[in-house]
Amino acid sequence: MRLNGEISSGEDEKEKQPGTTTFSGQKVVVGYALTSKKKKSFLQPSFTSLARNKGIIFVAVDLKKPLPEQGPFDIILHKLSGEEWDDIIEDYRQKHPEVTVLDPPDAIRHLHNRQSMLQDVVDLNLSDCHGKVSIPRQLVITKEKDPSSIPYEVTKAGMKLPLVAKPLVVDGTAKSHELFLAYDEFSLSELEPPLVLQEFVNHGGLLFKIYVVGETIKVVRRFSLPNISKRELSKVAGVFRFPRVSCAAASADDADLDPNIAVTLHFQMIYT
Ligand SMILES: Nc1ncnc2c1ncn2[C@@H]1O[C@H](COP(=O)(O)OP(=O)(O)OP(=O)(O)O)[C@@H](O)[C@H]1O
Ligand SMILES: O=P(O)(O)O[C@H]1[C@H](O)[C@H](O)[C@H](OP(=O)(O)O)[C@@H](OP(=O)(O)O)[C@@H]1O
Repeated sequence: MRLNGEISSGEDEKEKQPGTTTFSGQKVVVGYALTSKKKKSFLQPSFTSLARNKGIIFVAVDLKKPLPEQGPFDIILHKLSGEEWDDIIEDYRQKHPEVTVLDPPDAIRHLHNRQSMLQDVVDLNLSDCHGKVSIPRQLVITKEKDPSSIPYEVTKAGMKLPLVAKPLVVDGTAKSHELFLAYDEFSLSELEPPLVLQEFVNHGGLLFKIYVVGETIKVVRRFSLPNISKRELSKVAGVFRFPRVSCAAASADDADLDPNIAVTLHFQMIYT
């Protein structure tokens, strides 16, 4: 069974959005393969009961049993890392073309790397009289590089301080979200490659997260790192780990947006 849009249960016809299909009463079974952390943060009881009211049932995939012996599923929703799992899900996808796999490993592989994940934004080459869409200047430090060579690489690349240092690999682990702010290049030799180093972009301490599922787009505002002045940069040295400043708890949806920030944001959208 293939789904071509958001399921609605029918009773909220007045909120019918383009691209939705009226739920015909047929149950949709979603097999999920998630880490316990992700299951806890994503499959909240309020969400699963809302889904159930719309005829969408979430069933845990038993990772100790062969996937083909489970189900039947209409959708497989997964976010597990590792080649072994990729092979399992890819093999299942080939044998069950009637099941929607979210997402096919090949379709999301580039998102597990902080360099390749932004390449799509670069390739958009979006720029017009209203502004442009771009990414920060960045430098990849591969795992083969000796950390002591990072300062030289940064200087050679002409990267402007401060820099945000991020693990190159994004695999859903807490470690893949350990970010650092470097006020000088020498302290970067304390970090562990593989890394991606991005020039810090002042953005008024506010960012927009855009979620896209099919035709549905949701934009939320989140607090972010404050601007760093040249004066602060001249007075501070070292590399500092910072917390997940823009997580869901840092919602700025109700914040009074400084008009100046709105103007700045209007002219340059930067994806990090
Ligand atoms: N180049 C940059 N310039 C300024 N701030 C940045 C830059 N890159 C990241 N940040 C800040 O660090 C935060 C986290 O960055 P990023 O989204 O790349 O990491 P992440 O671990 O994927 O975050 P999450 O998964 O929690 O959204 C951003 O919300 C922003 O506040
Ligand atoms: O701001 P949100 O909550 O959307 O940030 C998400 C982020 O977009 C990713 O979905 C993270 O998932 P992983 O990359 O798999 O870690 C989420 O991390 P988690 O630790 O909460 O699952 C962020 O919350």
